[in-house]
Amino acid sequence: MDFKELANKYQTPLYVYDFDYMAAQYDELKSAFKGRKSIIAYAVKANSNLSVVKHFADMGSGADCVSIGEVRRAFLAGVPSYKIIFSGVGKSDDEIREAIEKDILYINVESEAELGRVELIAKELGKVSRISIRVNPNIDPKTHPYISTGLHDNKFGVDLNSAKRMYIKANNSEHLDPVGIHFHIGSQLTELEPIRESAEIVADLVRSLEGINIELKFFDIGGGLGIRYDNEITIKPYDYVQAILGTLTALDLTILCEPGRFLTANAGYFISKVLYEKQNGEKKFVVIDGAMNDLLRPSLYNAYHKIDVITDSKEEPRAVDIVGPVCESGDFFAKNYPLPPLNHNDLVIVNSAGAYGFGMGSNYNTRGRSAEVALESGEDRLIRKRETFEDLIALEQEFLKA
Ligand SMILES: Cc1ncc(COP(=O)(O)O)c(C=O)c1O
Ligand SMILES: N[C@@H](CCCC[NH3+])C(=O)O
Repeated sequence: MDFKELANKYQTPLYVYDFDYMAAQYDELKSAFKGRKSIIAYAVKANSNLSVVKHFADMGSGADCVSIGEVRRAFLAGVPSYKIIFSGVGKSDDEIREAIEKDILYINVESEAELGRVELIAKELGKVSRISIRVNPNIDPKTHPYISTGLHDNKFGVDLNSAKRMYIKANNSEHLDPVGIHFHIGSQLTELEPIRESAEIVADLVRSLEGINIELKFFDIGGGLGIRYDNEITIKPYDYVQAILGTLTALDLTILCEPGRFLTANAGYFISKVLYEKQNGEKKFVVIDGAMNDLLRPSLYNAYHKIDVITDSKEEPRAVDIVGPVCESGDFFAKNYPLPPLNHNDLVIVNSAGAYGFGMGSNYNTRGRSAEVALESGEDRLIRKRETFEDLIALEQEFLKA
């Protein structure tokens, strides 16, 4: 990848995504499901650029969405309605209505109260809403607490007893059709056992539902497959699928899986330019033109991202903090990172930036978000323009009083 040329052509800060790498990840996971009825529903939140979603849709992927905005993105990108699912603990009435009208595969319901709203809205529309229920198996996923979702302490899903009650209610309703069951215990999972254990708990519930003649079609195992940011030992897709299959004996269900990070993270690079170096006492800083508003993960989770530099400097590395221009001490990409002395306009490349990078960006400090570029079969192309100052003020300007 010629980062220098890309930086010259598109300016910095810049996100670049290797579409061939994304395709290879998708293929690897898909082939692990070979011989089984399965749908990979790409988790749009990981990287919701329309061209990225379309790239997966073109390979046959569905879409896991967490807002009606993401559902609309999935439709625009060509994902068929019967491969779109909609999760989230706080769906509004309008969102539920639109999802039912759009006839997506199912709404993944996360509380008893929500089930009531879905039923009511389906009734108003004179329709039947297909649903799944997100089960919270109360399993520790052994990941960062901010991205753990499968413990009762987390807001996601419902406990087993509530789930069973909700299936019975849905089964007795003229306006609900329970077709699926779902769990997602967290993100950046590097241990298989918590996933297997959760699958077992949820599969047991499916069996007990069969005992009362509630037959489901979809077993949705969520996303969460971890990737290598540093030197983590990650779960192999084949082992992952085998572990799930092991819990499904005698159950004939289509497996749905919702990977986000696994498909996109290591396809992405965030390219930024060195503005200055400075030193406060003993502390050395490299100030770059990208910031926490572009890539929040280090600030929010203290997440590690490997950094490379493109420089002529031949000097020995020393420990520096790599920081951006935003007015927060938390605006950093790495701390005490070994880098050689750098010059103005040298490039700093933040790796593993394809998931939860651009999407978690903001306009804090009135900074326009960076451009996004796809690389595919040796060609580069713009997939999102750099935001201008005019874009940032567009929704306010008309209200400016004279
Ligand atoms: C319901 C659901 N599915 C899928 C994902 C995608 O997760 P990941 O990017 O870790 O694969 C998430 C995010 O954690 C999620 O909340
Ligand atoms: N935003 C998180 C992942 C959250 C997954 C969504 N449930 C991250 O950057 O690692």
